[in-house]
Amino acid sequence: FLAPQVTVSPEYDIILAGGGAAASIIAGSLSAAAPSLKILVLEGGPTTRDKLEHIQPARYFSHLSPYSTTEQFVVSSPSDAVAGRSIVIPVGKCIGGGSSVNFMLYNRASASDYDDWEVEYSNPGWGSKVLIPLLIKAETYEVNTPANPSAATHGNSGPLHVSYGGNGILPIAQQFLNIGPQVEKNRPLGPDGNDFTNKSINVFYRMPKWIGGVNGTRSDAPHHYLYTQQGNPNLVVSEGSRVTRVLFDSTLTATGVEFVYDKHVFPDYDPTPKQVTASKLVVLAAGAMGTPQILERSGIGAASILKSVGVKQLVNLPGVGATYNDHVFLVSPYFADPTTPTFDNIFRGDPTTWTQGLTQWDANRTGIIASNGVDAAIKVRPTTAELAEIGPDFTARWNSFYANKTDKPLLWMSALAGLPADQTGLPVTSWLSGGVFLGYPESLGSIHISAATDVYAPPNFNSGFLTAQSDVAALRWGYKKAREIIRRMPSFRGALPPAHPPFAANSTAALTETEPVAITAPNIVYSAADDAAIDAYIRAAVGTSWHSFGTAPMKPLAQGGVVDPSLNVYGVKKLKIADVSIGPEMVNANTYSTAIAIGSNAFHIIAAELGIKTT
Ligand SMILES: Cc1cc2nc3c(=O)[nH]c(=O)nc-3n(C[C@H](O)[C@H](O)[C@H](O)COP(=O)(O)OP(=O)(O)OC[C@H]3O[C@@H](n4cnc5c(N)ncnc54)[C@H](O)[C@@H]3O)c2cc1C
Repeated sequence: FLAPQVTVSPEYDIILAGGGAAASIIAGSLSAAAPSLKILVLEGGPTTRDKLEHIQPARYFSHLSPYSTTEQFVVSSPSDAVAGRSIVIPVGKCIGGGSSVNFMLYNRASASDYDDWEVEYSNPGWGSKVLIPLLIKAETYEVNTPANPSAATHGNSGPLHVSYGGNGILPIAQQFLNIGPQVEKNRPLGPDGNDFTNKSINVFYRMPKWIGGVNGTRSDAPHHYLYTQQGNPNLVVSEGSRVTRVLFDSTLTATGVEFVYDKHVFPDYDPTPKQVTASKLVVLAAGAMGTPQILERSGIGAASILKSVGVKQLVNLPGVGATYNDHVFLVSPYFADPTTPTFDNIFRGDPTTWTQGLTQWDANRTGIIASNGVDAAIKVRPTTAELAEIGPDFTARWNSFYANKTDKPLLWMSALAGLPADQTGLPVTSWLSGGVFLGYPESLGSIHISAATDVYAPPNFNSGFLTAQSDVAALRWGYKKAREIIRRMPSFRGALPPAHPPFAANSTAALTETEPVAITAPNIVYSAADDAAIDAYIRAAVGTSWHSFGTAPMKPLAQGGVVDPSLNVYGVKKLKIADVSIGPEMVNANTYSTAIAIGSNAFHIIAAELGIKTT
């Protein structure tokens, strides 16, 4: 066997299992605040340091390749709710986790999302009053210029830079911002879709990105929190190191972890499990897919699950892996005028576009390489009249969840400048896609281990997608809304029929238009048969939003909780969880921002317990 590149000592003060978004913030911040603290980060995937595929924003799509070495693909069991399909969910598997491979869409939750965590799930210290200042502190908002001084909820000096990217605004996004407010008369253009207030809802807004405006690079967590501390010999980051389980003594105090060198990252390393001790704390930060699996392999979980795979139970926590959340995403492709510049040449790997783009990026860090191609969006909350359009399948969900919280949008909607998919077999042209994801799907899934010790065994994963009819009703309405705006955009040239509902030829909803209609054209009227066709289409077409969440929730034990507000796992000592698996309820936005909030708050909680001063 080859010797490992990084020497892992027998003992550390703190061990983090997983080196993703939240873990990078926690380890880097602790190292900066207390350089003598001995910290070990065990990350299952490879390093990302200074690698162009992580730094250059436009390369994000490459990580989704089936041959990816930086993402892992978790495959669900087939479900009738999604037309018998298995849903494939990619998750980051590299230092930085999702933050180093994600699409860099900058979206923030609503204040009430975090206030619900605090009040409804009894988690003092996790409301918006605590988390918003941490998010402000984490960012430098380059959109916050003298010309746009109102952005008071944004930061000016944090490590993570946010900008519109270096490529200006693509015409399709500009058309969405122009036409949208004319079609949706009660929804104007707004300065900011992310200020944590009601003012962010029901306004068309230009999309910021987790991309530095000056340096044109991805604002991932490791390059801005972790690698900056690696001059400190007390901080050890071991790549390709998969944690199998947490080790406990007879008092159920966590004493360390067991790990193996990942056979994909280091095929030549000794594959036998290694053990390493943590004198102060073990922190699980393996993400919403990884953390519940480590807990279950460690004997923490539901009795029936552990018994089925032959793991001896240490603590009965039925909430482990029981509430998988994701924002279900519907992407509906339309033809665009072939002369419209889009992101398609990047998605297709067009050599000329890439060569020109890379030359520009090398010269001044601008251009298409410094962008993700997603430049405009809206978070839509329906009016009373629109609730009638959505129909009775959604009424109970609205009344119980949304009605009294006016900052909660139903869905996020965008006209994407391109078709972010494998385009093999499709015409080489410009595409325009309606993109809609639900803010708070009612449907939940689950994830559990299928083997006692084998970290490579695929988990038993049920996505839960569309098991609640309320979600189908909401997406049906979202599909119609997006179509009404898109069919009026100057670049619109008709729908791609196989990727839309099979409306009857004599239906008013039939996909016959090939040119934009007038702004004043009447809206399409859908029959009951059309609605049924849309529902069937949605079930056959939805996919992940890449926002796995909430699989080890921070809730009271009696409500299926796994950790308390100090992030301690119930029933054991010296074991915390700090990643998006702790979310007790979904937030309406892309989840990197919430991972940052969790990582930042976890750092303060851990530092306070260890007597480390923070600013
Ligand atoms: C393809 C994709 C696109 C996305 N796009 C966006 C976007 O545009 N905007 C946005 O806001 N959010 C986006 N997200 C979501 C966001 O990146 C995640 O929510 C965020 O990274 C979660 O942070 P985390 O710390 O909880 O977990 P992660 O960042 O996922 O980190 C978990 C880490 O733990 C490691 N791990 C797992 N199991 C083990 C084990 N047993 N031992 C050791 N290590 C282990 C994993 O390899 C991973 O690196 C996207 C995510 C993906 C995957």
